[in-house]
Amino acid sequence: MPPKQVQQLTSFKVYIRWRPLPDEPDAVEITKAQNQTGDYQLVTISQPSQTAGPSRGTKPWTSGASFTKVFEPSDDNRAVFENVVSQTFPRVMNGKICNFFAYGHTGSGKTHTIVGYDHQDIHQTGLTLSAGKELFQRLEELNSRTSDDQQLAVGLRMYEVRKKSAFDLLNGHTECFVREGPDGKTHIRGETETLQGGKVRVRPILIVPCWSFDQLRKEIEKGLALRATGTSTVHDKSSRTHAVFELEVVNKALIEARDDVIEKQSELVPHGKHATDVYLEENSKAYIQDADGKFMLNPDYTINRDRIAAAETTKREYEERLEAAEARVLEVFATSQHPCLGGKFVFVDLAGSEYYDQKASSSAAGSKQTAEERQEGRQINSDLFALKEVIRARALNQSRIPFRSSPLTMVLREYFLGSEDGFSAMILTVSPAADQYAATLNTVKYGNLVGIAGGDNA
Ligand SMILES: Nc1ncnc2c1ncn2[C@@H]1O[C@H](COP(=O)(O)OP(=O)(O)OP(=O)(O)O)[C@@H](O)[C@H]1O
Repeated sequence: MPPKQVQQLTSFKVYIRWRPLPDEPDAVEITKAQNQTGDYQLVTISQPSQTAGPSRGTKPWTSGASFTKVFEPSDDNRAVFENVVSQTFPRVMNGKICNFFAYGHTGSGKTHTIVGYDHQDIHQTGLTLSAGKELFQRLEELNSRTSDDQQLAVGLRMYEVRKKSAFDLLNGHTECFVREGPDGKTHIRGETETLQGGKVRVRPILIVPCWSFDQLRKEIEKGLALRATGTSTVHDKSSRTHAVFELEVVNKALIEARDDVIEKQSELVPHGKHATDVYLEENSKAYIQDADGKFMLNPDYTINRDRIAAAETTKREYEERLEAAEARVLEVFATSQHPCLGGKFVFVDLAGSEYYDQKASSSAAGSKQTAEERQEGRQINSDLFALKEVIRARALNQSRIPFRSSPLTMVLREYFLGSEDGFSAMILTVSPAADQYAATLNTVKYGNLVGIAGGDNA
């Protein structure tokens, strides 16, 4: 991790993106207005006037001045990229982290926005590929005047958060565990592998270095093929997981230094275990139990303190090797010719906010869901609730933000805290379909809260 990171919350900008609905006569009525300073937009939404049933005549709802921009259904992915992501390049090229979350009802266009379904047409590619393309253009320009050993590439990490685990989409969908480390940071690590010589390796989510845009696109497509989809209450290609795409500026020295940290961690494990075993063995021989089960010193054994000290010394040597490897990572940042090293785009395609709901599950579409899908749906809803609580705690300026309340918020913690001068944006994807009115209202209300909490309009 770059040394310049500090524990500081980034500000949030919120955008609304209405998806098109060409053949829908009964669309939600939307009006938008500008606040007095002209920096923010507010929206008023209401049911179509001819709506039948109990919600007929519901009063229009007006948001606060929370939204940086409201996109029209006719705005394509390119327009969203140019308005939301383009302006953040100077930050990433200066080593900062910029995050983009898509939040919305199932089928409202989150995957369409973040990943896109057409990876060739520049107007249709999602934000991740468009950012990758422009990032390569900038890196190629820098590489043309950079020595061979400092050439820059894009390090891709791609994983999905499902139930309590993360699954590495670039490493055969390996299950990884989300834990808080002794350093208070979230670590996402795979199963423990036992290697030759007693070495034990625990791999973090893989970073694949990509040296060209073509390679990046192919890696993303390979990863997407492993992404879990299911049947939501709205459509059959629903994402059942929250997917995270990270594009980080890396170079060979950084990749090697980080690999060396993993290697040194693996080497330390057997020596750490040996030191503990020796200590326990010596101490267990030094005490015996009397007839009442009480422990007393064993008169026939003297603790071999030299043996304990020798094992501790060897362990310390390996700890120092690890510390030296970690220091080398920091040194790579400190000596980099380019401030963009470690700069990162993070795109998050959140699972559908209404993936499962009680009412919909009894409908024809809802009944297509399996019991497992319904259980996943409950986890998704609880993740998204936890996310809401994190944002609310932040709005209230609470000193304790409940990041630990769900695997999703634990994973997002590093991005939320971000780097100094980082940037976060939430794109609310919404449908103007009349039968989606309740879900749309929910999404916009949620975004209203985020916008009020996070923007400088607060
Ligand atoms: N703005 C848009 N323009 C054109 N097509 C869109 C737009 N938004 C969504 N679609 C289309 O609607 C369908 C559903 O969209 P998408 O898969 O992105 O929904 P989602 O919000 O990711 O749903 P889920 O949460 O269930 O995964 C796709 O076929 C997608 O191409």
